[in-house]
Amino acid sequence: MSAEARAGEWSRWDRFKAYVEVTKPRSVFLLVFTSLPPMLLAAQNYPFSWGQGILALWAVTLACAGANAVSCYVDRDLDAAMIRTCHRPIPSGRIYPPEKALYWGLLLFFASLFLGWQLNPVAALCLGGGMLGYVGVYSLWLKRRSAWNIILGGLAGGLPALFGWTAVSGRLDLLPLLMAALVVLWIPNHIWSLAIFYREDYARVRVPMLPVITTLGKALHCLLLTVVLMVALSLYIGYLGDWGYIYWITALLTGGAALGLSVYVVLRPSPRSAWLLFKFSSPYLFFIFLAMMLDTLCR
Ligand code: HEM
Ligand SMILES: CC(C)=CCC/C(C)=C/CC/C(C)=C/COP(=O)(O)OP(=O)(O)O
Repeated sequence: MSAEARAGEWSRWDRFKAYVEVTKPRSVFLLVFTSLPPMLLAAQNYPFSWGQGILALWAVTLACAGANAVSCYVDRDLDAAMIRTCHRPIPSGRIYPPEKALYWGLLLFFASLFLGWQLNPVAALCLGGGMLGYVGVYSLWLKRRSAWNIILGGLAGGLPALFGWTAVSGRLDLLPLLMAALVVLWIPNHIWSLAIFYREDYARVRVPMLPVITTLGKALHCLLLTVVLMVALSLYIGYLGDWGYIYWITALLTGGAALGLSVYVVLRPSPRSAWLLFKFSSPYLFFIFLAMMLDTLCR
């Protein structure tokens, strides 16, 4: 049954939930969480008020939610065709016509830009760059064309972390840039592990994720390389940021687990081991940034 035909069968509560679901809330949570440690770190070096912090949190939340909703509109044809995404709000008809998701996303995004501008121009630029990078560079330009889509398109993923710092400081500095780079280096293992699990799904809709267009072995070696670089950068950030025991113990334990799991997937490649690596990827990033936050608060 078409999305149009099903549009009438959803309750008001279903539709409300759909407008939340279309923002991909789980990813928004982690994206926003990566902005917290840089924000708290900047607050120790620049004038900061809790009102500013709350404004910044709202701004980055609305920006990521808006970008995700616009991306769901852009990818509505892919989402309808992929097994993994066919039950999402637009293909399922819970948001109909699809343009409502576009307008919803743009509303959230421009609201975030207004809030970001109240903080400072650099912070607003980070939010604008995030939408441009994710929706423009990734969803519209590279996702369907290049196996390196998540490398260039993934830069947007580091912008919430950079926003956290600039929202307070109004400027760019090396440490927050490296914290943002850690998120960007985390993305390949996050998505390529998932793309291995859903390889046929991506192949059927002709999205050239690296594990789809090259051999599994080559994709896994590229994945392992990015994990080695990610763990190395996490250790350098520990040195440069002069973080304490909380960070170092967390970085070594989670980094060791990430490396071990990645080597395991390379040695024993299977949909199950790839899925395990994907499901581990978000907790890895969460605990690394949580350790940064706790260390900062303990200073
Ligand atoms: C170009 C960059 C990225 C791509 C292509 C990507 C892709 C994906 C995909 C395909 C999923 C599965 C969604 C589903 O099936 O419902 C996912 C889940 C997720 N993504 Fe990403 N992602 C990217 C960047 C990020 C970033 C930067 C973050 C946060 C810092 C993030 C956080 C999450 C979270 C928390 C989930 C849910 C994980 C779970 O269910 O265990 N993603 N991502
Ligand atoms: C500051 C700012 C606005 C930054 C933007 C950060 C951002 C929203 C990054 C993308 C995160 C994400 C969940 C991508 C999904 O990729 P996908 O669309 O390929 O996933 P799908 O196949 O599940 O739809």
